[in-house]
Amino acid sequence: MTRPIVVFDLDGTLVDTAPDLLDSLNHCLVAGGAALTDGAGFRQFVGHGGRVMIERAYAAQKRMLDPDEHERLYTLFLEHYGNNIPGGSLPYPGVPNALARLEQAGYLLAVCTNKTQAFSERLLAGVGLSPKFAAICGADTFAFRKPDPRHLTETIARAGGDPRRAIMVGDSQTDIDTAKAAGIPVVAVDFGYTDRHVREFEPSRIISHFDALTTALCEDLLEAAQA
Ligand SMILES: O=C(O)COP(=O)(O)O
Ligand SMILES: [Mg+2]
Repeated sequence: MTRPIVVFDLDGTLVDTAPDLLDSLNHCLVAGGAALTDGAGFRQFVGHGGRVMIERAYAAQKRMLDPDEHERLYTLFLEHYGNNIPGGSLPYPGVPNALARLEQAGYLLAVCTNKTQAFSERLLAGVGLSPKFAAICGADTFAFRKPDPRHLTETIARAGGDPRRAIMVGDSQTDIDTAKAAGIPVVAVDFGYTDRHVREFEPSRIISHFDALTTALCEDLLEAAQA
């Protein structure tokens, strides 16, 4: 039988990247003559990749952003962020143990993120986690990205998994909507980047620490999904 799989979101789920993303966002806001964003603002802008983050920061300031300027700022964002990876970003507490525990129990592991694939690979390599993953798929890996459920199902396919024996773990409405649209159970972490509490998006389970991502929890979710 195909091995079961757990697919993780990256920013705000596996790795705490907020300070680095915020630095890079502010770098391009300054370059565009806009006001700086703080941590609270950032939570409302993240989740759909860098381009959308810039667009939302501008919209929040009621500033116009024409397409050429948007592209210029996005390029600056990518340069700044890319030059700093992994910066001060670190895995959340319990992540290495949780990955090791699931791997030992026979689970395939993968990442499905709206960060670009190259940055995701570099970040995960930089924090020493990349060998754990059978697939790392970013916003630009396919012609679609979260919340399109195919981003998740194609990640599962690339990792050699089966969507009927899969679980998603994420921190945002985007992740929860994606998993639900794919018919896949979703565990939400409550420490990531969302301006509304994850319970409002009705995930299958909520955890506050990776120690709670046990094989028993995963088995329960897989069984319930089969029923
Ligand atoms: O970079 C983003 O906006 C979101 O990235 P994530 O999908 O890993 O949370
Ligand atoms: Mg996230």
